[in-house]
Amino acid sequence: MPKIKNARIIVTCPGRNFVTLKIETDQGVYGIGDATLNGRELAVASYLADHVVPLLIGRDAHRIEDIWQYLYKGAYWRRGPVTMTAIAAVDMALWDIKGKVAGLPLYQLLGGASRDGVMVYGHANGASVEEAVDAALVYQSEGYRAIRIQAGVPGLASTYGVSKDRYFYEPADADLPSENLWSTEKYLRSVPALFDKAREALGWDVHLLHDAHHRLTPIEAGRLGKDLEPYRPFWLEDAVQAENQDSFRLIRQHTTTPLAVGEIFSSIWDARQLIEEQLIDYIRATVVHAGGITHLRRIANLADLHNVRTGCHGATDLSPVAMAAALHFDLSVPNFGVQEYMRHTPETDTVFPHAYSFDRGMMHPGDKPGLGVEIDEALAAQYPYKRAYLPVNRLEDGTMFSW
Ligand SMILES: O=C(O)[C@@H](O)[C@@H](O)[C@H](O)[C@H](O)CO
Ligand SMILES: [Mg+2]
Repeated sequence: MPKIKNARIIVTCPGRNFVTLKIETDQGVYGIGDATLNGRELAVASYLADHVVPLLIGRDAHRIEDIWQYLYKGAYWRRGPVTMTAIAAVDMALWDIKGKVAGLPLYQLLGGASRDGVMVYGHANGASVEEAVDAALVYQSEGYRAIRIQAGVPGLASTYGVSKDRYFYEPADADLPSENLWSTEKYLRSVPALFDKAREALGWDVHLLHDAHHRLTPIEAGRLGKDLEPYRPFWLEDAVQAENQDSFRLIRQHTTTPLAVGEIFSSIWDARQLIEEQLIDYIRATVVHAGGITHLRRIANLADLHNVRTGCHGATDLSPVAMAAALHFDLSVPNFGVQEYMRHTPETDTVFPHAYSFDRGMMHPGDKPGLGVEIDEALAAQYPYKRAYLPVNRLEDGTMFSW
């Protein structure tokens, strides 16, 4: 059996920061895992280097579950984004090793393919409704079957999800947090018009998604969900901040618009009530922030019992290593819904060569053993860490709010 002889943390910044764990075994086989936590990258790098790596040396790399339990229960201070992102990186790297030793792509170890390909959604956005719809038409022309659509809000200088670039949306844009201003009233007035124009231009054979990014109250979410019902959204994401899982009952009382939540969840406990009471339709937890393949499978299995499907987060701040692992998971999981796919920049793709591919709205992880992704360490070293924070958000009267 392959014993862990070394583990290293590689921090690189090809346009944005990524943290990668590389576990090496005494048989020469190595595996990699994404450990990127946007805006808090060095916290995870230190958690791994200073507190986890010493515990891995000498262990049997095949004992993925035992190592997962050891790092989860053995930490005493359980859960949270830093801990679960670190555990996720170890988990991904160990599944990568297991696939390489078995000579099988990861999805084959997870039960094999449950579908021919993975439906992904792209991010159409624009400063105006017209610009956003034009961007959506480009995605539709490229064969995307699902498109997230976000537009600027009249009267607000900036709005979540609207970037200067059509494809590459990177919110961690400054050495110290940039401050945005927000008005829910102005936002709520603008979204129905966006969907009306989008349906008029794109028709009904494409799924339209929208992200409210944690900013509404439950009754405001009910109002927006109801206003959007005529346009049949695929989902309304992060309608409210999700610490209070009970609050989704109020949204459900007012609208049939499907709800998605969970990209900031780090364990099954953040979603248990939402899933068991069917308060949501899609769970967005990811392989990199929710404990890796091992834990995400548990979340998906619970979701499967309650008619909830997966819709994993896949923004640019999840590295190609996470995207590769997610696509293996997506190809196999029975209750798959959709996978977010925010393209990485060419610089990032060069640092992380990968086997996964995109073709007319569908992706496939490829059939290389393990995850099918590498990190070019020499190239990674040319992009030193550059501190960057996510923005913060205030109401127009200055009150601190959710970004
Ligand atoms: O749904 C999404 O992709 C967003 O919520 C993300 O862009 C999110 O804002 C970033 O991943 C935060 O780092
Ligand atoms: Mg989101």
